[in-house]
Amino acid sequence: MIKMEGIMKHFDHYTALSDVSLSIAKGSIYGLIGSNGAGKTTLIKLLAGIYRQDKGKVTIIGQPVYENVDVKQKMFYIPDSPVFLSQYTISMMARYYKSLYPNWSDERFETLVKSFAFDVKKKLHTFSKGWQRQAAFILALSCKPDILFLDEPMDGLDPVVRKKVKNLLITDVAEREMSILISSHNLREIEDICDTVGIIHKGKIVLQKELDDLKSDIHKIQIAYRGEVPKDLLKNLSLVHTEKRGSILLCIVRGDEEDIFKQVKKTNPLIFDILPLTLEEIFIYEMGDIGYAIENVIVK
Ligand SMILES: Nc1ncnc2c1ncn2[C@@H]1O[C@H](COP(=O)(O)OP(=O)(O)OP(=O)(O)O)[C@@H](O)[C@H]1O
Repeated sequence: MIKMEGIMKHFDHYTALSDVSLSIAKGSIYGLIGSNGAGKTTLIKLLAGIYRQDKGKVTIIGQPVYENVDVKQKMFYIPDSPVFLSQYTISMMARYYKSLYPNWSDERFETLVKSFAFDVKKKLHTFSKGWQRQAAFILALSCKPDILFLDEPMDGLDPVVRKKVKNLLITDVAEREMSILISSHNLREIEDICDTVGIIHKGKIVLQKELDDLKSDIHKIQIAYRGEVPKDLLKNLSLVHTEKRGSILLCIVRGDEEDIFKQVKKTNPLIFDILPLTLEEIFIYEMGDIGYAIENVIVK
């Protein structure tokens, strides 16, 4: 559905993106995580056909994006600071988008305006940043795009509105199989809605995983024995990290949960628990494996 292959993007002598490849399936939500200046906006602008790449291929529904009106009518991009025509109200912007997007829905627009209790008579530039962002969401979702690009969309939204926006996005993905790329500098902010996460650092994608795969492949266990920890156990487990906390041994282990359970049970532990790992913890270990310290990559 959405594809980038071997993308390079330079600004003069500065390399903003280097050999970036990614693909996003129909009905999927891809979270692009990276710190300030990592290259998120540049990547999104290439996908949205605003920038042209220096090398590589960007395709959406099999077609190149740059200067392709057909493809652009199927996508909507909300930049990190939404821009509106300064004298326009949301109703005037709605008329404008209706003329551009064949899937525009008046009914959806009315419903969303009511649901956000949005003042349709007030000029958009007089709204606060958070309200302007809500206006952008109302307009974007009324266009009923197949693809939505969101650059740091939760900035400036209060927790109630964030939840509402996330629910609306998930509904559109479930009902219409819309595909979304959402960027953020904060993994925690978007982890609950993404099915795939890519981490970008200094213009390179350093890790890209489906969350289900990630979660099923790595586990945290705590074990305690009456005496010494059996040496066999440590040999048989694929250990990523171990830590002794008093008499408890805390291990991060790769592999199938059932196999790990069987291996540990064979050694008759006194205490044995498999504990959930947060997504952030998983990323810390995954990034450690490939030689990156996550603190250098993700701002919390
Ligand atoms: N038009 C431009 N001209 C020159 N350099 C640019 C331009 N746009 C981006 N850059 C540079 O490319 C790098 C990546 O910028 P980009 O805006 O894509 O990062 P980002 O991850 O979106 O950052 P932030 O989280 O701060 O918005 C930065 O070093 C930036 O200074």
